[in-house]
Amino acid sequence: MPLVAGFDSSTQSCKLVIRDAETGALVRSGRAAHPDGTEVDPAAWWAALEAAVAQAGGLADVAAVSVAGQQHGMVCLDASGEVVRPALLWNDTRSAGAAADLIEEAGGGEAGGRFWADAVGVVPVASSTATKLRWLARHEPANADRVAAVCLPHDWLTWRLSGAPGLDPLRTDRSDASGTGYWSPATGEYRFDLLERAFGRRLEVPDVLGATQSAGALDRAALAAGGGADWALLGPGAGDNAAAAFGVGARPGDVVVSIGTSGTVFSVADAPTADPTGTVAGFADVTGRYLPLVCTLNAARVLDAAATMLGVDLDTLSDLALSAPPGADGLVMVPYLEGERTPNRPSATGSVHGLTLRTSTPAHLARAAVEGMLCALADGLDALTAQGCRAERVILVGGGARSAAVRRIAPQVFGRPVVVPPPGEYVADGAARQAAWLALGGQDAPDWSPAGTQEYAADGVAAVRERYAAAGDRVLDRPA
Ligand SMILES: Nc1ncnc2c1ncn2[C@@H]1O[C@H](COP(=O)(O)OP(=O)(O)O)[C@@H](O)[C@H]1O
Ligand SMILES: O=C(CO)[C@@H](O)[C@H](O)COP(=O)(O)O
Repeated sequence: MPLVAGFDSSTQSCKLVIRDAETGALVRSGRAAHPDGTEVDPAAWWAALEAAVAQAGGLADVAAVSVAGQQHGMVCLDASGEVVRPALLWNDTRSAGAAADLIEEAGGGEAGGRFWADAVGVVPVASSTATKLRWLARHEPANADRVAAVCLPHDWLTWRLSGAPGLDPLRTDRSDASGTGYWSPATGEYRFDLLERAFGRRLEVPDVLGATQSAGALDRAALAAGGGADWALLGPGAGDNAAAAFGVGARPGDVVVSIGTSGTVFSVADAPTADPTGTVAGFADVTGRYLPLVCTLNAARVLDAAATMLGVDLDTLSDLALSAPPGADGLVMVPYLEGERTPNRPSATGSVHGLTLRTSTPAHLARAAVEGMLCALADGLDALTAQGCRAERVILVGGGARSAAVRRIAPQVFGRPVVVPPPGEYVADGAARQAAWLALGGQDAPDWSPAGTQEYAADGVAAVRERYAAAGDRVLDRPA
């Protein structure tokens, strides 16, 4: 019975699951925290991965390993493979000006958006790797001069697991390549002209592997803690959202709403999308299909922040939110705590509207936090369906889905039922399922559909979104 391992190197932590390749049964797991901040030394991801491996009792008995990770983060390597500077993460907004410049240089406004959407399926925003490269070239020329290769968090970890043998064997997959801004899901090829346009010169980039192509072998000596396997295959890995879609077994017609550090709404599609407004990013999925996706910068941490403000834990926050009426008697939270990506407001701050003596209670604030976060995701769901994506089933995953208030309020805000698989690490599961496909071979991936999915239904409450829409634009920017 071969075992396989899947990692989720996400914004806040590294999670590892070790599963039976054939049945998908969970055998062992581990996790370790990542440091806070929007720029992180990749060495910290490696340390967390090693700690997760040690906690899970090592990888000595696994036949294949895949790594999924937070998308877009810019990992720059010099000619000897050393990291040039800490990685800028997907939620680092300093490259917002670079994004605006890249759109302007392509014709500006709708024409600029159309150019990028047609070329690579995405319109530059601060999250995109291409805009981070432009920022580096303009703001840190000495560091930029040293860069020989650029890759993404999951590419770098896969490369380290293979023993980091020089720049040539950097590998990635379609899903993560599609978030760079210089790889086209529609053609399956790099746009080196756009990489050069962003950075000023060409760089080495990872080879883009198909779903069942191996990224080499796990290096026995690569892992100090926990021990390496005698011989294990490395999978191509994936961006975390694509891995979640694969882990939860999403099919065309399903929309997945993931409430992690980021909020994402995405579906598996048979054809690529090209939204010139940039609201829907036209990513690729793990299997050879496509993954149109809307991403917000503010999701589960809105709940963390609300709990901190109220001095309660997350379960109490949930109880409080459920004790207030739908719409919180008109109290609205616009949760742009880290700026926002959708809508594109990188400098915005959050705000609370509708304070009265009646609404000045912990319960109202808790409810407004949950509803505000969900309204932003409901806008994403609308944008996705406007692009022609079907939403026959809405699947709720991510750390935020552990909140009873989120599960029960989501159908009211979305105006449709949601299904919630049992709490789990679906990104790591997607990576493990990819590793199992590699280990077992075959035309199709093994069927690991999660059992015990629950449906939550409620009447939609239109007033919640109407009031949120009225408040949405009235926010302050960060002080200069
Ligand atoms: N019971 C809960 N209620 C609300 N939020 C929760 C709960 N459990 C975990 N979370 C939140 O989920 C987030 C982590 O989710 P996760 O999907 O692992 O994020 P990421 O993959 O981006 O690191 C944290 O911000 C955490 O506070
Ligand atoms: O930028 C995106 C998607 O485009 C984010 O979804 C990141 O991939 C981070 O994911 P989490 O750590 O929140 O899972």
